[in-house]
Amino acid sequence: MTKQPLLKLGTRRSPLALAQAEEARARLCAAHGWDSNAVELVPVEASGDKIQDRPLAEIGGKALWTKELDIWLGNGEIDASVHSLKDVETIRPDAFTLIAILPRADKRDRLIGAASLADLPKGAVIGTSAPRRAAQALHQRPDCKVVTFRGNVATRLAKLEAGEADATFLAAAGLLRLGQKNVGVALEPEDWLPAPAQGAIAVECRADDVRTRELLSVLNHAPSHAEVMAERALLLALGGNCHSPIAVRCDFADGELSMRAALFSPAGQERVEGEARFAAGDPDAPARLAADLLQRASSGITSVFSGS
Ligand SMILES: NCc1[nH]cc(CCC(=O)O)c1CC(=O)O
Repeated sequence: MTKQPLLKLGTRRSPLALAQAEEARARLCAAHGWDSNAVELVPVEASGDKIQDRPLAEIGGKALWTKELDIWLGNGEIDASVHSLKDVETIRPDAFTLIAILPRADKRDRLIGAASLADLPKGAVIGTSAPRRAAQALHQRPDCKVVTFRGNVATRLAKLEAGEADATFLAAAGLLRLGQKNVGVALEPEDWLPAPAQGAIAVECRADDVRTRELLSVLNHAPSHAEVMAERALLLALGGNCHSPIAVRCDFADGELSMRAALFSPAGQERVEGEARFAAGDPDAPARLAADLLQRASSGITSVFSGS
C-alpha cells in the first residue's frame, strides 16, 4: 500500500533548489519524527531556469522564479513552496505567507578566480549579471569589465573555467549546499556586502491553510527570520527592484539587529553607505535607514530607487 504524503513541497529543479528543498524536508521530518516519505518534493520548472542567456533584470525580474510555483501553490497542487528568499519578490500575494525561514547559512559572497578584487589584473573581465555585484565590483575596480553571466552555479563555474571571464562571484551558501564550500574566497562585510536575504531558505504556504501553517511553523528560526525580514523591509522602503544595486547585511546578536547597507549607481562610480542598530522586531528601523541613505545619495544612485 502506498501511503499518501502528508505534505507536498514545491521546488525549482536546479541542483541548488533541490538541495534546499531536501534540507527543508529533512528538518521537517526530524522535527515531527516522520520518515522521509511523509514529505514529497515536487519539482516545478520555472521560466527563469529556461532563459539563461540574458540578465534576470532584463527578462522580467524575480517573478520568473516564483510564477510557476505560485500557480501550483494557489491551485493546491502543492502545500508549500521552498525558495531562496533572495530570489523572492519583496511584495508577495496576500494569499500566501512566508511561514518559515530556515537557519541561515553563510551570508557572504565568494570571489572565484582571484585571491582578492585588488589582485585582478588591470582590465580583467568579471562575469556576473547581478546589478549589485557588478556595481560593487566596478566601484572598487573601475578598470574592470563586467560581462553577463547567468545560469546555475555549475554553469557559471564552467563559464569561468572556459575563460569567458577572469573572475566571478557566487553566494557562499549556494556553494556550501552544493558541497563546494571551498571554491573561491569569502568577501568580508568591511569591503563587500551581500544581497538582501542572501543565504536564507524560505518556506511559503497559503495563508488560509491552517494545517500546513501548523506543520511548517516548527521550521522557523527566529533570529534568521528577524534578519531577513529587516533586510527585505529596507529593500521595500528603498523602492528597490532587481535593477537596483543594493547591498545589505543584518546580523542578530543578543536581541539586537545590526544592519549595514550600501547603495551604488549602476556603473559603480557612486556609493552611499549606512549602519543601524535596533531591537529585533522594530518595524520602522529599516525604513529609517532607507530614508537616511536616499537623502544622502546622489542623483546617480536615486535614479534607480523610487523610495516609498
Ligand atoms: N541568484 C541565484 C541564486 N539564488 C540563490 C543563490 C544562492 C543561495 C543564496 O544566496 O541564498 C544563488 C546563486 C548565487 O547568487 O550565487
